[in-house]
Amino acid sequence: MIIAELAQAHDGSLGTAHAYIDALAETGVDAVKFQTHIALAESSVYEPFRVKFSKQDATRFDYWKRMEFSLYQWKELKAHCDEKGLEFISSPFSNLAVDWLEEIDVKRYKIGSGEVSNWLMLEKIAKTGKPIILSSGMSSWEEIDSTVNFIKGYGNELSILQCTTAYPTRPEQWGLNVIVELKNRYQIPVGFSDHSGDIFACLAAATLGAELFEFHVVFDKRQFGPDTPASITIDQTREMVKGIRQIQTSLTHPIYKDRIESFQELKKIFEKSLAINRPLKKGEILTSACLEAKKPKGYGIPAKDFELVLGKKLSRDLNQWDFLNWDDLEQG
Ligand SMILES: C=C(OP(=O)(O)O)C(=O)O
Repeated sequence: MIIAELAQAHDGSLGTAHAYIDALAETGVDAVKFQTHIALAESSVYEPFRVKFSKQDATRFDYWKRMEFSLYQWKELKAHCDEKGLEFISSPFSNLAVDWLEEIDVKRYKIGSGEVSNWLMLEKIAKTGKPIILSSGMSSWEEIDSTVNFIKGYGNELSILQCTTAYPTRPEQWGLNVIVELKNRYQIPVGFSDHSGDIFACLAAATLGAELFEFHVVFDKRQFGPDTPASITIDQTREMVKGIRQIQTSLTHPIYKDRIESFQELKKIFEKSLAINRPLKKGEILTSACLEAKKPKGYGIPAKDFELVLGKKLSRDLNQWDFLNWDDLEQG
């Protein structure tokens, strides 16, 4: 499942949010993801800024307020995704947001890294019985274990994402090793929530068997917004989706090196036969300095057997570039 995360890339503009849906529908992603922020329900004027990026928003609370859409607007965004054949996903940050997302009938829930310990909200989500994707950005194994067990207690379908909460993440922060550890530890589908700002981390995660991919998208890397440095563009999205799908096709079609029957005809073209690289007279002794290997296979002694002819005498004269066969050699 490939999820394009818009988060606040719309900067509070409903029109821009709709424009993203249209643009992402052309990229091959499975889902478009939003964040449903309701400032009064999830935050307070005491919340500090992660990055003070805007003079317009005096507080982080003011910023969240500016990022809000109404329930009606969320319904329209969901309808637009439905129309484009994209799943609408939105992570809630309050119980009220869960109520809204239930009202617009979302198919599944994504839990952002900051909500892993918000069991009040997790219980409400778990009780919907819907599938849950849990992120793990700032959590220890102990914290993830307890939240996974908490959700498992309700029986929801659960998948988990490796995520490092940094914007953007440097390669040494991607934590690709965790993908394999999560798989072994929980035996549930594992994915990668990417903040690298480029296409490589998700592609690498795909090779390690990640099954879900979430990454931030912006129209332009010069765009205003706290997540912009951690985001990729629409064109990069298209390219990355192609790469992820190809890697997954490859991983589901293993090649067995002991089953090479289909290459027999090609081997005849590519493999080589021994030849000599200068005119030689009957009786001359062969050394590797007078040998060459030429295409195709089957016109002389296989190149692989060159050691068997070293030190042997020629039974007749040969011209430069003639293939070398067993009857060109004196017996014994
Ligand atoms: C913050 C979120 O996710 P993550 O922690 O995976 O970046 C989110 O989904 O809203």
